[in-house]
Amino acid sequence: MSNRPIILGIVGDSAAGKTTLTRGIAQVVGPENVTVICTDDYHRYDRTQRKALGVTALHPDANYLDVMQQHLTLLRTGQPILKPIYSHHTGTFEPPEYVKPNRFVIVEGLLGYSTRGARDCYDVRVYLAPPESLRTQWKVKRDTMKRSYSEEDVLAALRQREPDSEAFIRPQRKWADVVVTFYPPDNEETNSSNLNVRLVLRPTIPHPDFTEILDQNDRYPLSAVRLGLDRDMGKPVDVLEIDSHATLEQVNSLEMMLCNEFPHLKDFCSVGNQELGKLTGTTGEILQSYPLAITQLLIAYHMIKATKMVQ
Ligand SMILES: Nc1ncnc2c1ncn2[C@@H]1O[C@H](COP(=O)(O)OP(=O)(O)O)[C@@H](O)[C@H]1O
Ligand SMILES: O=C(COP(=O)(O)O)[C@H](O)[C@H](O)COP(=O)(O)O
Repeated sequence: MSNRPIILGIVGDSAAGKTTLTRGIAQVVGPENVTVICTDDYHRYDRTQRKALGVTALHPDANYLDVMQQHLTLLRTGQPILKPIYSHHTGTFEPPEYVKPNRFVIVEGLLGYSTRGARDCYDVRVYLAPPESLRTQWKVKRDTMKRSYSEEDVLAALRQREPDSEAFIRPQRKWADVVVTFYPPDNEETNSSNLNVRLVLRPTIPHPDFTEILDQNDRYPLSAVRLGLDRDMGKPVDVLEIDSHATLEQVNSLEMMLCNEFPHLKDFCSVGNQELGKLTGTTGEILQSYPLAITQLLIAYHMIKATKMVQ
């Protein structure tokens, strides 16, 4: 196949924001062009079996990672798979579904980077790393509202899972091209739309040219958009930070740096795209976040760039 599908990985712990970011990126590149695979479908045991065995869904042995890897290999070459389905509603498995990959495949889940063979399947690898306090808040909210758990159940599950999070989930950060951390500004109460973002950009893929920001940083060191050098897991990285109070002008100029390289991406820039950075708040209200909009655009940039490399 000359135009094989582009595979984007979005990995992170439970309630780190994988589904939210996946939906946002699909919106940017067009949902009709995207196939979403959630690797929770490769759980080896159902909820009752896990409880009886005393294992968590985060342990590699509690998942068919070999089958997940086979399926990623097939999708990468444009071939269909017969994918299992795990229902978070019932905690059991449903009949498998036939899935044919679209132009873009987003693979989101807990253990997507845990084997070498799986890691080699992605064109772009993202890891979501919100502070644990924010993830706890998100998990409690999501699991009590959408998955019928009580707050005590969720907090107990987080405690039970912590050793596996430490051993198997968080170490996968090192395989990501981009590490995304949404975090609340100091001394401000967290709400869905006021989060800052810190984007760790590893030199494993070529990032857009942000040198203009470096020049601006010299003049305005406290700017709401900053680019700097740092180390992540011991390795040198670039870090792009966008504060929630960034102005429309700052965000537009950042978008132009991204969108100018690909005429195709211009259609998605927020000047003409009201969907970018949209979020549903706690009471169902629609909010817009600039840090989220830039994160979605940066990842869409990498997906579109990858299509140019496989042509
Ligand atoms: N970028 C974000 N900004 C604000 N809230 C978010 C963001 N990402 C996730 N959330 C909140 O966290 C909850 C869990 O996110 P979700 O995307 O379902 O996580 P995951 O798919 O990793 O389990 C969501 O229901 C939402 O309330
Ligand atoms: O941690 C997750 C992954 O989902 P997500 O990343 O969306 O939180 C789920 O808890 C497991 O799939 C187990 O499911 P259950 O809670 O049904 O036992």
